[in-house]
Parts: sequence; structure tokens; C-alpha cells
Amino acid sequence: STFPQSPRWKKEDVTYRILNYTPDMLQADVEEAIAKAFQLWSSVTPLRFTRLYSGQADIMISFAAGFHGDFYSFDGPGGTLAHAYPPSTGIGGDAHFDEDENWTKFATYNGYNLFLVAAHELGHSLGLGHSNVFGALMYPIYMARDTRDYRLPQDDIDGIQALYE
Ligand SMILES: O=C1CC=C(NS(=O)(=O)c2ccc(-c3ccccc3)cc2)CC1=O
Ligand SMILES: [Ca+2]
Ligand SMILES: [Zn+2]
Repeated sequence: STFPQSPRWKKEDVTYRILNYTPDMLQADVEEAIAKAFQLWSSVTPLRFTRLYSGQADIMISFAAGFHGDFYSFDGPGGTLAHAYPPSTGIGGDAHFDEDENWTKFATYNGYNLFLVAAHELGHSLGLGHSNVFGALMYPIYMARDTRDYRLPQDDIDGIQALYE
């Protein structure tokens, strides 16, 4: 099962901000991938996500390579793809994506699907841990899959509803 971890956001209105973009994709495609990833979670909880264009948002989203100001430097192509912090003030909730990966809107095998990785990392930003169910979104292994009509697996719905309902 997808493990609900504390802490969780103590409010239903959560804000996010896209701080920068990857050159691998069109900006509109980055924005759509992030918005769709948030929609997966808001569609099964009372959570509402509002995009900010300046100032401090709860969930700050950025692309970076190598050392990028926190204790978890990225590692070049491959290896770690992204990481996210559980709900809290400051860096809590923030999601970082490794710019040394090839980000894509398609389910290709020569890159990582941003929507899918963002949906997983945002699960962490909302307080979820990993799932032990193969195929769950919060399963710790990335598997390329068709994301055009991707639906949140039941295990992840159960996990997020255990946190927010
Ligand atoms: O919280 C973390 C920190 C780093 C991890 N390693 S990773 O960056 O290579 C990674 C592996 C799999 C995923 C993933 C799993 C399921 C669906 C989509 C992405 C995301 C990131 C795994 C992870 O989830
Ligand atoms: Ca990497
Ligand atoms: Zn994870």
C-alpha cells in the first residue's frame, strides 16, 4: 500500500510556482504536465492547487543540475531523477527535477516523462511515502507507460485519501 506519512498540509488550498523551465520541452508542455500531475491528486481529495507567478508558494518547482543549494545534489544523467520534500514551511513541499535528465511529454524510452515523475514527486510534496504495490504511482521504480489517459491507481487513491479526506 502507498504509505501515508505525516506531516500533511493543514489546509485545503495549496499554492505552487514553477520557478524555471527545462530546455528539453516547450514551456507550455511543462506547465501542462505539472497542472495534470496536480489534477491527479486534487481529483480524489478536497485539495485545491493554485499556481502563483511570484513570491513564496507552498510547493516551489524547479529544474537544476548537480549542487543546487540543498543537501541533495543531483548526480548527472541517470541515477536520481528528482526529489521532493514533505509538507512543511520553507523548503517543505518543494520539488526539484534533475536538469541533466532528458525530460519529455511522451512515454518514450530515451527520456523521462515529466508528468509521471512530477505526479510521483508531488505525492511526496503532499506527504506520501512509497508504495510496495508494483504499478502504483508511488512505487519507487520509474516505469515508462502511456500517460495520455493515465488514471491514478487505486493504491495511491487510498494512500492520499488516508491523509486528506
Ligand atoms: O523520493 C525519491 C527520491 C529519489 C528517487 N529516485 S529517482 O529520482 O531515481 C526516482 C525514481 C522513480 C520515480 C518514479 C516512480 C514512479 C512513477 C514516477 C516516477 C521518481 C524518481 C526515488 C524517489 O521517489
Ligand atoms: Ca540524475
Ligand atoms: Zn519517491
